[in-house]
Amino acid sequence: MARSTSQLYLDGVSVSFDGFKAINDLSLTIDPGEMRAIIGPNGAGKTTMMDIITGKTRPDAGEVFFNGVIDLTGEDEASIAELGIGRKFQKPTVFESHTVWDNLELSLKAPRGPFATLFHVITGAEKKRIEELLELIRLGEKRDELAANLSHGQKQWLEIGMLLAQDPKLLLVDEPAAGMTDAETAETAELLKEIAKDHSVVVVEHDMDFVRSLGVKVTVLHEGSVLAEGSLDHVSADERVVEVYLGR
Ligand SMILES: Nc1ncnc2c1ncn2[C@@H]1O[C@H](COP(=O)(O)OP(=O)(O)OP(=O)(O)O)[C@@H](O)[C@H]1O
Repeated sequence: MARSTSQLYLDGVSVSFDGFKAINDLSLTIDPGEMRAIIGPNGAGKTTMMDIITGKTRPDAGEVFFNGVIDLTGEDEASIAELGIGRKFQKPTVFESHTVWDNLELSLKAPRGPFATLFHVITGAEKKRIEELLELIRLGEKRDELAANLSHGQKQWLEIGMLLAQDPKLLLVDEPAAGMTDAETAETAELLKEIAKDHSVVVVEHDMDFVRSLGVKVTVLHEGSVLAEGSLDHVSADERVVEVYLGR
C-alpha cells in the first residue's frame, strides 16, 4: 500500500545492537483503522519494532512514517506520543493509590502544566468521556475502587483506558493477554475489537487462541523481518512459520 494513505509505514528498516541485526530490512504498512496482530518467536524483533515506532530506538536505516507524511525517525518519544501513538507495555502501570476514575481523569488529554492539573475543574464533556471510557473498559462498577484492588486483567483494561483518554490514533499493545484468566482474555479480544472501530491497533501476542479471536491480518516476524503475512489460517499453513514458531 502507498505510504501517503497509510497510518503507519515502515520500509527497509534496520537496526543493529553490537553488530547483531535485531531488525533487518523490515517493511510493514498499517492502514488507518486497521488492527494487526504481530507474532513471532522470542527475539524476532517485536519489541524492538515497537521501540523504533515510539522513538525509543533510532533505526540505522529505513523509513518510518506516521499518517503518511510524518517522519518518525526525526521525532523524540514525547513528540511521538503527542502525535497520537500510544503504547501499552506488558506490565500494567496504573496509579495504584488512586481510584479507577482518578486514573482516567489524570490521563485526559488537556492543556495542563502542573498548575493547570492541580486547579483543573473537570468539565461536563470530560466527565462524559470518562463515563464512556469506563463502560468501554468494563470498569463502570469499579469507578471508586483503588486501582491497587483491581485484578491483573482489570489493571490492563484500566491502562488501555488511560491510553485512550489521550486520544491516540494508533495504539501499540504488547501481550495484553499475558497473565490473564481465560474469561479476561476473551473479554480483552472484544475490547480491542471495539477500540479498533475508531483507532488503528497493533497487537503483539503469543497466545494463538487470542490472536484467532481477534480475526485480523497477522504479520509473522522472524530474525527482524517479515516472514509471512495474511490471515492466521494462511500463515499457520506456511511451513516456514510452523518451523520457526508455531510448531514449537
Ligand atoms: N538494547 C539492546 N541491546 C542489545 N541487544 C538487544 C537490545 N534490544 C534487543 N536486543 C536483541 O535484539 C533481538 C530482538 O529482541 P526483541 O526484544 O525485539 O524480540 P521480541 O520479538 O520482542 O522477543 P520476545 O517475544 O521475547 O519479547 C534479541 O536477540 C535481543 O536480545
